[in-house]
Amino acid sequence: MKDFVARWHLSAWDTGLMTAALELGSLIGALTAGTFTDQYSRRQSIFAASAIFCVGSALQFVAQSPEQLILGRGIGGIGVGALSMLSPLYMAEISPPEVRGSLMALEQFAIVVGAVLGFWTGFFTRDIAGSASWRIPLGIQLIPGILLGLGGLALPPSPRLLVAQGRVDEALASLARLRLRSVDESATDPLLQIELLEMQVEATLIEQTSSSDSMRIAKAGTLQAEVYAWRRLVGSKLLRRTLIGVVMMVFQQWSGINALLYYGPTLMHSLGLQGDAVTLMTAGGIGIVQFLAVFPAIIFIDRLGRRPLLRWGSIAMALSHLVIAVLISRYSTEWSTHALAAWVSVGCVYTFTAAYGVSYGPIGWILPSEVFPLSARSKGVALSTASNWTNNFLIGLLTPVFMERSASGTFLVFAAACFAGYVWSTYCVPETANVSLEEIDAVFGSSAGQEDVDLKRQIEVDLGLHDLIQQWAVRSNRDRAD
Ligand SMILES: O[C@H]1[C@H](O)[C@@H](O)[C@H](O)[C@@H](O)[C@H]1O
Repeated sequence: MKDFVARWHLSAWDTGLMTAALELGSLIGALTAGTFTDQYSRRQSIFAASAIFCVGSALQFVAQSPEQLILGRGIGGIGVGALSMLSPLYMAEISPPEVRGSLMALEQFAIVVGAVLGFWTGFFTRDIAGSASWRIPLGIQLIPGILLGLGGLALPPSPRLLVAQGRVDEALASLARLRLRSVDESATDPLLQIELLEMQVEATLIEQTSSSDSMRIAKAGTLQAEVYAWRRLVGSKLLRRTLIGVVMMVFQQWSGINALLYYGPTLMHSLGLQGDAVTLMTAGGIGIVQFLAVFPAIIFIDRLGRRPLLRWGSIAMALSHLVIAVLISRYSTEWSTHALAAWVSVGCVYTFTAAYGVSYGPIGWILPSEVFPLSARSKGVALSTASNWTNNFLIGLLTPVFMERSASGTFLVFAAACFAGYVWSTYCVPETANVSLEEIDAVFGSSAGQEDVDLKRQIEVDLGLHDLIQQWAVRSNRDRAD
């Protein structure tokens, strides 16, 4: 890393640009993917985003100037942003409801594994002579990028998207593959048929309810249709869900996790810890605690539900920040004679991270993908992801400014945000655990009004869903009696 610093003599502006380029690129990538993904398959979109990410990583790897590095980070960021909305979207669409939360928490698992590997790669390569000290960590990014791009092509297509495109046979084949059933079984398996019919009911409902409004007038794929689709997110039917997705990410970021990750070493200094290795190891420890915390999240997210985890997580996070703020304000000028207070603060940083890691970390990626109906899901998730990157950017920009003014005040800001998160998750967030994506409307007391409920029931009858459920219930009662 000494080579990196010595080679380019970066100004504060360059450093800021280098950080911001990735976040700005990600913001653009998330919104662009939200615009295009419904026209292609999720797999094609994941492949394209991975390819863009690889181009950006390659540029960073061979960079000969700060400008090239910044460009590489911007392009790589577009891929990162697109993938950060495509992955939860795809995972929500292929998961069975009863384990959807656990499966989607694997996204957070992948994020923190990546962060931990990235951190420690940088840590261990920092003393290598010459530019290899920074080219190696930048080049290693290509490996997961290539694996994801190629692996993505082998993924089963999203059955929900296929149903929406009217390709029901292909949807059934993909669903069978996802639920580990053979083609023969898929034709007779009642559970598979019910799942498919539920998807068809939702698709038909969307088509029929949109027939009266401007969605039909604007032809799919045109600019007018795009504008309409984005505007729908803030219309009366979807506004509450849009707010849940966007605000979820506001609270995830304002919990302060990235302030700890980006400025961990500086922060540990302000807590009186000395020495490069100690501070780096402590900041690296935050990544490891996040990693360990994903496991209880995977186990409990469907059993306990999203809301209890968010509520208890907020309280533990707010209290941890509060204790740190008090300790800093009392002892920051005399840490050396109050080692215990310093270590309690470090303990609170880890307690915060553990609480975040089982709650706002994974649920931030889960909830936005669950709350939207299929017709608005890709754009809703894209907007929520854009909120993640915007707030991430703001935290990176503002934390040093806050810290310079008052370190304890900075922790108070995060404590207040976590407390607000508690109030929000208690009063505004519906429970989505164990509810199929098609039943989410009911959770929100929508689809606005009795008319749609009646229409939905009629479509269910027309498509034979009620008959199928009845037959299945009779058959399973008979099996049990035998
Ligand atoms: O869920 C992730 C994760 O917790 C990361 O550590 C953090 O850097 C991201 O901003 C967040 O979205």
